[in-house]
Amino acid sequence: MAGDFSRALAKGYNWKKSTQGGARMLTSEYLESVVARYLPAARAGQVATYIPGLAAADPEQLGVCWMDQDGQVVTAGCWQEAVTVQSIVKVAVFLQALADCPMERLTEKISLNATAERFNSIVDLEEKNAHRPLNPYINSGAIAALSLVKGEAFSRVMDLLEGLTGHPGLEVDQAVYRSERETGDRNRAIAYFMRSTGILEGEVEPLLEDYFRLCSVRVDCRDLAAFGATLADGGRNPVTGRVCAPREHCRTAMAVMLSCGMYGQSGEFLVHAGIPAKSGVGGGIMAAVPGRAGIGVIGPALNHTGNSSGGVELLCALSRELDLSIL
Ligand SMILES: NC(=O)CC[C@H](N)C(=O)O
Repeated sequence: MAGDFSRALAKGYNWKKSTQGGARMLTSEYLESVVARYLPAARAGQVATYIPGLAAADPEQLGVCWMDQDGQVVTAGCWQEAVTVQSIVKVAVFLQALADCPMERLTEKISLNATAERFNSIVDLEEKNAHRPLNPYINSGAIAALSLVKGEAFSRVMDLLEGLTGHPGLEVDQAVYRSERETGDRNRAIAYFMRSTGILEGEVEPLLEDYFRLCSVRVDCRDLAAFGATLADGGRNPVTGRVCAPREHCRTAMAVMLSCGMYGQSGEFLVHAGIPAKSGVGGGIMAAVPGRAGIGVIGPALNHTGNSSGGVELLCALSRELDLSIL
């Protein structure tokens, strides 16, 4: 298989001339063939059930959208299906916290290091790092980052997310939101623990409400690809042209994606794909290829680390075959 693809690559089979005269574009035939190859990997995963609202997702789905720096897209599979953004929103929360809070103060509350524990670990908080969450992409770190957002945290992060995705009017999936809220005791425990240690100041419940609602925003592959492409271009959304975040903050957000974006699989993903990415338990993955493109993937069936099983395989293949690794 690898040989076939090197030959295909050599013939330029998976690229075509851009209609707008800019960079070469992928062909949708190539992208469709990659989705078809990794559907069995998707089927081998399991949808998340710890939030009951996620259990109804279709494990057979796999879709992808590639967006280049001119905003041109190539899509394949069921890319139009939406899932809830879940942990991918933590990147937007972190960017907003970076905008609202000086780095020295932010890192007094949250560090920027990987964890070997699960994303909703409590043990790390008690035992390690002077009670500071290890990074902004685990639940404790994201809740702490959200507490550093000034003013109306929910609407400010939503505005930023709409800018990053170039999708005004993003919607909250009310059923998933209610489900998160009703079954969110672990996140409550994490938040109250953080208040007991002074990491969180102020009211816990409204903060959690905002966190649950942000995790429940519906996005499709194109939204995720635009988010990635915006980070990849230093904060400029390639479709709207709007600058949503400073280049420096995008670099910080992507650096943490590289080391912590894929939970316990981050190291392996760095070796095999070599691009910053962030996953969510809804089955989405948002990836950025600095200076080149954004990639949005959706596949609700997850592997044992909580990442989209088909999505991880598909991204590793794209990186290998298109030479996307930044290393
Ligand atoms: N890994 C995830 O996507 C976690 C987000 C989810 N809403 C939670 O808090 O548990």
